[in-house]
Amino acid sequence: MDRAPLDIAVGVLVDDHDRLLIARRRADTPGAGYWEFPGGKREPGESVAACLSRELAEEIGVTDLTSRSLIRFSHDRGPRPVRLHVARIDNWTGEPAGQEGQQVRWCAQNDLSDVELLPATNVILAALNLPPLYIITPSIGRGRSARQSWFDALDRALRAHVGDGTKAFVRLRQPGLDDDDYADLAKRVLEHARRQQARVLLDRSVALVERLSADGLHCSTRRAQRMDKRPIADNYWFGVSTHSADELTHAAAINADFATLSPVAATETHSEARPLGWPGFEDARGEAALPVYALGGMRPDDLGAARDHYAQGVAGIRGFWPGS
Ligand SMILES: Nc1nc2c([nH]c(=O)n2[C@@H]2O[C@H](COP(=O)(O)OP(=O)(O)OP(=O)(O)O)[C@@H](O)[C@H]2O)c(=O)[nH]1
Repeated sequence: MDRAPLDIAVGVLVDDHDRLLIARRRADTPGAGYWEFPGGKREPGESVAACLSRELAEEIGVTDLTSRSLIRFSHDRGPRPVRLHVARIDNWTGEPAGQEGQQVRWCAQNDLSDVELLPATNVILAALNLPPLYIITPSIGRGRSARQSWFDALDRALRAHVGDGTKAFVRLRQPGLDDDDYADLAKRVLEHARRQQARVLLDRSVALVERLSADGLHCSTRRAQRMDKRPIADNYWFGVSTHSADELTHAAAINADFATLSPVAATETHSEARPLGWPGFEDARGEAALPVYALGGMRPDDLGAARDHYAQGVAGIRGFWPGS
C-alpha cells in the first residue's frame, strides 16, 4: 500500500467574534462524525492555494478567500499519512454552509473542548494562537538601577511585540539566578505582563508555574529529552528548545505546543554553535507536528524570511530587547 502522505489544504475561517468554522465529517467518510476544519485533497498538478479555494467552494460555498499560511505539518494518526497545509482565512465571500449535506457551525475556541475534533487539530490551534514573536529575557543585573532598567525594557518589549492581534509571549530565562531569586523575579514579571495581557513561560519547576499561575513552561533540550510525556496540563503552554530534526520529533512526541529551533544565525549567547542558515532551518524543521520558532541571531524584521521557511515566527533575546 502507498504510504506517501496525501497533501491536504485546510482553511480555518475566523469570524469577527474570533469564532472558528468547523464542519462535521459525513457518515460515508473516514473519521465520520469527527469535526474538522474544511479542506481536502490536492489534485495532481494543483497548487495548495488553488486546492484551498476549490475545496472551500465545494464544501462550504465560500469564495474570494483572503488567506495567510499558518502551518505545514505531517501526521499519521488517521487512516493514512497526511501532510496538512493550513491557512487562516479572515475574509471571504458567501455565507458558509455545508454543500455536501455535512453539518457546519461557528465555534468559540473555549467551546472546542466539548467537540470531538480530528486528531492533530491541537497543532492547528497552537499555530493559530501563538504569536509571531517570542521574547526571551536577557540576564537581569544585580544592582537596583540595573533591575529598574531591566523592567523598563521589559515593559517596552511587551508593548512593542504584541502583533497580529496576538499577545506577546515571554520566556523568563535567567540561568544565573537561584530558584528563590527566580521565583521572586517571576512574580514581578507576571504582574508587569498581566498589565499588557502578555503571556509568561517559566523554565524552572512545574510546581512554580502552577503556584504563580504563570502561562506555561519552557524546557531545555536536555530536560525535554528525559521526558516521555508532557509534564504539564493542557491548559498551560509548553515549549521546548531544539537544535535538530530528531529533537523536534521528540518535542512533538511529548506533545509540546511549540519549539524553538536554533541557531539559525550566529549568536553571542551561543557563539560555539554552528548556524543552520535558512535552508538548514527549513530542512530540520521539516514537517514536524508543532509550530517552530526560528531562534539564534534573529530580529523581529526576520519574520518574513522565517515564515517563508515554515516557521511560526522568530524568537530571540538581544534583537527583541530595547537597548541591547
Ligand atoms: N479537512 C480536514 N482534513 C483533515 C484535518 N486534519 C486531518 O488530519 N485531516 C485529514 O485529511 C484528510 C482529508 O481528506 P478528505 O477525505 O476530507 O478530502 P476530500 O475532501 O478531498 O475528500 P473526498 O475524497 O471525499 O473528495 C483526511 O484523512 C482527514 O482525516 C482537518 O483539520 N481538516
